[in-house]
Formats: sequence, C-alpha cells, structure tokens
Amino acid sequence: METDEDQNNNDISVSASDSDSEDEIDSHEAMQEPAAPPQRSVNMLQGCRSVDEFERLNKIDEGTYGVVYRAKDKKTGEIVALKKVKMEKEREGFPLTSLREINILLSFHHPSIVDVKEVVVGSNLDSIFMVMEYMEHDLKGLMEAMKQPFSQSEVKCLMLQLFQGVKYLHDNWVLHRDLKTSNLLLNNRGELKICDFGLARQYGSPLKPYTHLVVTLWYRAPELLLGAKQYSTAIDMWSLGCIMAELLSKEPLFNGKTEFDQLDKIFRTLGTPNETIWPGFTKLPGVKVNFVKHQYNLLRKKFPATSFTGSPVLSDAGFDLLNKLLTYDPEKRITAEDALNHDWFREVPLPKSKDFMPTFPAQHAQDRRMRRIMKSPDPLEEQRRKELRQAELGTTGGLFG
Ligand SMILES: Nc1ncnc2c1ncn2[C@@H]1O[C@H](COP(=O)(O)OP(=O)(O)OP(=O)(O)O)[C@@H](O)[C@H]1O
Repeated sequence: METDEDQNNNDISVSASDSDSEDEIDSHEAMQEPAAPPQRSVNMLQGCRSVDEFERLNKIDEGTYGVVYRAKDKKTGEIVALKKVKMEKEREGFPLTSLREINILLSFHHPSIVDVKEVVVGSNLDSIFMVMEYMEHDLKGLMEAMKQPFSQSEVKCLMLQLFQGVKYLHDNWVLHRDLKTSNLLLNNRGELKICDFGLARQYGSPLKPYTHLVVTLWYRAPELLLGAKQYSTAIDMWSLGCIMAELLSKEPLFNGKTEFDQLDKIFRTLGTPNETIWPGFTKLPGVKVNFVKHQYNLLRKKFPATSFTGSPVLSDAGFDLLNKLLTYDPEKRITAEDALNHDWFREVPLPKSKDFMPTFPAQHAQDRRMRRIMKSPDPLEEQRRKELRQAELGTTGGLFG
C-alpha cells in the first residue's frame, strides 16, 4: 500500500485550459457556451479516507486508464474493487476525464450502474482510487471461459438490465460512449452493471459537435465510423445491438481491424446503406470513399429462427429487436425505453430471473489481463484512445462537459 500518506493535503486542482480540445475538432460549428474559468479548485477530496484503510488482495486488471485491484476494507471486512486513476502524465492538475468518471459514478445510483462508494487517496494527490462494489466477472472474460453461449432467457435477463441502465443514463443526459462486453460486469447474484465511464459525457440539446473517436472499434456505430461529429444516444444503442448479438453467439458480431474493415464488415452483413434508408448518409465526411455496394441484409442468416448448423437461434421478435438496434439511420434506431417495452421480453422463453442465473467460478486475475493483451481489437486503437483521453485534459466543458 502507499507509505507516505498525507491526508491533510487533499485539495486538488483541476486544470482546465481554454482550449476545448474535444470540441475543437470543429469549434466553428459549435454552439457557443460561456467559457469556463481557466483554473478551478475542487476540494472534493477533503476528508477522504486513505487507501491504507484497505488491504490490497490482487490486481484484477489494468486498463488503458487505470489499474483495478480487489481489496478488503480493513474496518468492515467488505471486499471491494479499487480503481486507481492513472495520473502519470498530468502535470497541470487532476485529469478532467477522471473527474467526469468519478463525478458521474458518485452521483448516479442505479442497480445496473456500478456503485462507487467513495474516493480514497494515496500518498500524494497523484494517486486517487475509486472504491467500487466488487463484481466477480466481466462479460467478455466470462464468455471466453464459457463452453456454450448464454441461453435466450439468460440473454433476455442480461439485456433487460442493460437497457434499464442505459435508459437511466440517457434519461440523465449522459452518453456512455464505450459500451462493450468488457465494460459490463456480472456478479454471482445475476446482476449486471455497467462500468468504465472514462469516455462518458453529458450531452445537451441542441447537439454540439463532439469527437467521433469514441467507442471501441467493434462496437462503434456507423455514423461515428463515417465521421459524424454530431451524434447522440443512438451510438450507445448500436453498441447494445453488437452486445446482444455477441451474447447470443459468444462471438463479436463485427470484429474489424481498421475503421475501413469495420465498415466493410458491417456493410457485408447489413447491406451498404444509401440515401433512401438513411437520409443524410451521403453527406457524412467518410462517404467520400467508394464502398462496395452489398445489396442484401444477411443478418437473419447469422441468427436464424431454426438452426441445424449450430448458429444461434433467434425468434422473429428477438430478430426484430436486434434489427432495430442495428438500424443504420440513428434517427430511426430504437431507444432504450422502447427496447425495454419490446415484445421479445414478453414471449417465451421469458427472461430468466436474476436469482436463477448461472454462477461461474472466479476468473483468475491473470486471465483477465492476458485476455486484454491478446484479444485487444487493435493495438493502435488502444493507443488512440489513450491519446484522446490525454487530449481531453484541457476540456472546458465543466465536470460533465
Ligand atoms: N467494480 C469492479 N469489480 C470487479 N472488476 C472490475 C470492476 N471494475 C472494473 N473491473 C475490471 O477491470 C477492468 C477494467 O476496468 P475499467 O474498464 O473501468 O478500466 P479502464 O482502465 O477504464 O479500461 P479501458 O481500457 O477499457 O478503458 C474491467 O474490464 C473489469 O474486468
């Protein structure tokens, strides 16, 4: 654990330069908002406990932006997850992306959103930890360890919880912007929780132009891949379509290696879009490239109503929901609220109750890390996401901005 704790030195200074780097991509198009003060002092860490009050048990995972440990609260004996916020490159103050994540998670309370109990401090203010409820698995690691995919009723149980969590986020004007199976945690009580709000941000109406370099490639919506700078909740819904398909088949739906390859994979399966099905498509910046015109939507072949080939079976209602999530035109893509009311959840097999969800042996921490190293969709992608987060450090959009 940290040695030289200094709990009296708990003020942190947030550096917010006057360059709004994320929105800067096309700032002339942006809705003008009052400029934020260049320097804000946040005393949110005053009175925080020290990380020494926790016994670190093992490293669970090391992500792009933080290390996650399993730990025990020495006072209560409670097992928790400690996410250490990486600060090594921040000379100017506390990284705003981390503040966004902490702020969102501390203020949001929902059964499908991972609960951050408190923030604790290490030696200096260059080590900050989020104390979270401990979840035994993430869905990516779990599916890699499973021999069979989840059953339809299990997928329904997971998707219901997921839609409820995403509806809560969208109702509160927050886009997650990085929904993927490794950011979905599952405990041995069948509860699913969304984690990693490092790319999340609040959005408003009217929409401002944001960077399109968000969402891990495999789960990235076509409007982002095609360079749209104005986007909204529909980007999260596309990711949920990819996740639903992956839960049913245990394989990622579109595992592209580059942005072009990703679009190509999508077009081959869903058909190449056009102005008729997606008005405005031809005006997107990325449509300058000449894509091969695939005429047909072959998604039903991957998820047939009956199967003798081992493909995952999906009823007409289930397929309708999947299609509505993977709709090209973001305006027509289904919302989380409508997805929750979809007939698929009311037909047999009914969603499994959480209490009857299977439990799984604990994943070895090493497995989670190895999987991350070996199965990362694209190492360059990880690097770019790192750079994006670095670039965001000077954002002036406020804690949620
Ligand atoms: N509360 C938790 N309980 C148990 N494991 C967790 C918890 N939170 C995160 N993890 C594990 O740590 C991994 C990384 O967490 P997280 O995605 O929050 O970190 P990150 O550094 O932001 O990662 P990324 O590289 O995806 O941006 C998760 O995939 C999950 O396996």
